[in-house]
Amino acid sequence: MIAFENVSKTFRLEKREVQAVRDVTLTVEEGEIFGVIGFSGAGKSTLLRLVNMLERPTKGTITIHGVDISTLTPKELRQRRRNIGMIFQNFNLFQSRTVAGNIAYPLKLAGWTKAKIKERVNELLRFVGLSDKATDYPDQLSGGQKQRVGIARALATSPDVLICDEATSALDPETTAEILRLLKKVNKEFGITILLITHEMYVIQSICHRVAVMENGQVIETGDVFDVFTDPQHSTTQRFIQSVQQDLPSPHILQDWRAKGGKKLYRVLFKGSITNDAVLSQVTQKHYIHFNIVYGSVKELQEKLFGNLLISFAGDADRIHDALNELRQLVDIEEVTDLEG
Ligand SMILES: Nc1ncnc2c1ncn2[C@@H]1O[C@H](COP(=O)(O)OP(=O)(O)OP(=O)(O)O)[C@@H](O)[C@H]1O
Repeated sequence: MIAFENVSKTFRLEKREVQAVRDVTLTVEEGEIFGVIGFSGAGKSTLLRLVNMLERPTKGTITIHGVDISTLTPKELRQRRRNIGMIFQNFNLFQSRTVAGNIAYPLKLAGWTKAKIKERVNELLRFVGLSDKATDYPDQLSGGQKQRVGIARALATSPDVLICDEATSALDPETTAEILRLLKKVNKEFGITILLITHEMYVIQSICHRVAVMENGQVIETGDVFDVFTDPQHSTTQRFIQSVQQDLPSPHILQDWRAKGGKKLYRVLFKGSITNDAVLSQVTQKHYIHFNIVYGSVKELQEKLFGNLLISFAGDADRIHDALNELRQLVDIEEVTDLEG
C-alpha cells in the first residue's frame, strides 16, 4: 500500500550535501506492522517525513494505494494527510487542552459537529483505557497515558495508516510493553497499517511483521521478522539482534567450561514447529550418546518458536559423528569455535 521506489533524499546545506535516504525500494503491505530500525542518523525520520509529505524525495517515487503522492493537488494532499495518523516520541500534546480537547482537535479541523465529536472522543477514550481522564491536562498524566492520548488523537479521523516515530523511546520498559500491546490492538481491531521507526530491536521483535534495517540512508536488510531474527545477513542486523538476544554465555563461563576440560560446543538453532519434536533426545538415543544443554533459550517470535541452544555431546566419538550428521538434516547445527563471542 505504501511503496518506495528508488527513493533518495539529499539535503543541500551551505557547504555540503547530506544524503539522508539513498535509493530505497520497499513496500509496506496493507494491514501489516512494518518496522524500520537503524542507529541514530540512519535516515529513519527522513523516510517517515517523506511518507507524510513533510519532505519531498530528491529522486524516486512514493505511492500510497497506487497513487504517486507527488502528483496530488493541495486538496488531495490534505485529504491524504488526514488518512495518516502520527504519534511521536515526545507525544506532542497541546498542554493547554484537556485530554478530550487534544483528541477532539483533528475532528474540529475536519469540521465535525460538537455532538459527533463528543461521541467519537468517548469511543476513543474507552479504546485507549482513559475514560476517567477526559478532563485532565497532559501534565497530570504519566508518559504512558500521554502516549495513549497521542494514539487516540491519531486515530480520531479513522486513518488507514498510523506512523509511529520512536513512539516508545521515552518510556520505561513496562510502559513500553503496554503501548506496544495497544498498537497491536489498533492493528488487529481496525486493520490499520502501522509504519514505525525505532532504534530498539525489542519493539521490532514484539509487534512487527516485517522489518527493514537502515544504515547510512540505505536499506541493508529487509524481510519477515522471524526470518531476519533467525538468520540475519548483515553485521549491523546481527548487532541489533544481539541487543535483545544473548546467544552466548559470558566469556568467564565459557573459560570456566574450557578450564574444566569441557567438550566441543555446538550451537543448535531450531525454527518453528521442529521445536516441538524431541529431535535432540531422539537422535542421541538412537546413536547411544548423551547431550548436555550448556546454555540457551527457546523464544516465541511472530507466534513461532525459535530455539537457540549451546550443547555438548558425551559418548563414543564415531557415534557422535553419526548423530551430528543426522542432526544436520533436521536443524541448523554448527560447532562453536569463537567462544569469546
Ligand atoms: N532537514 C535536514 N537538513 C539537513 N540534514 C538533515 C535534515 N534532516 C536530517 N538530516 C540529516 O540526514 C541524516 C539522517 O537523519 P535522520 O534524522 O533521518 O536519521 P534517523 O535515523 O532518524 O536518526 P535519529 O534517530 O537520530 O533521528 C543525518 O545525517 C541528519 O543530520
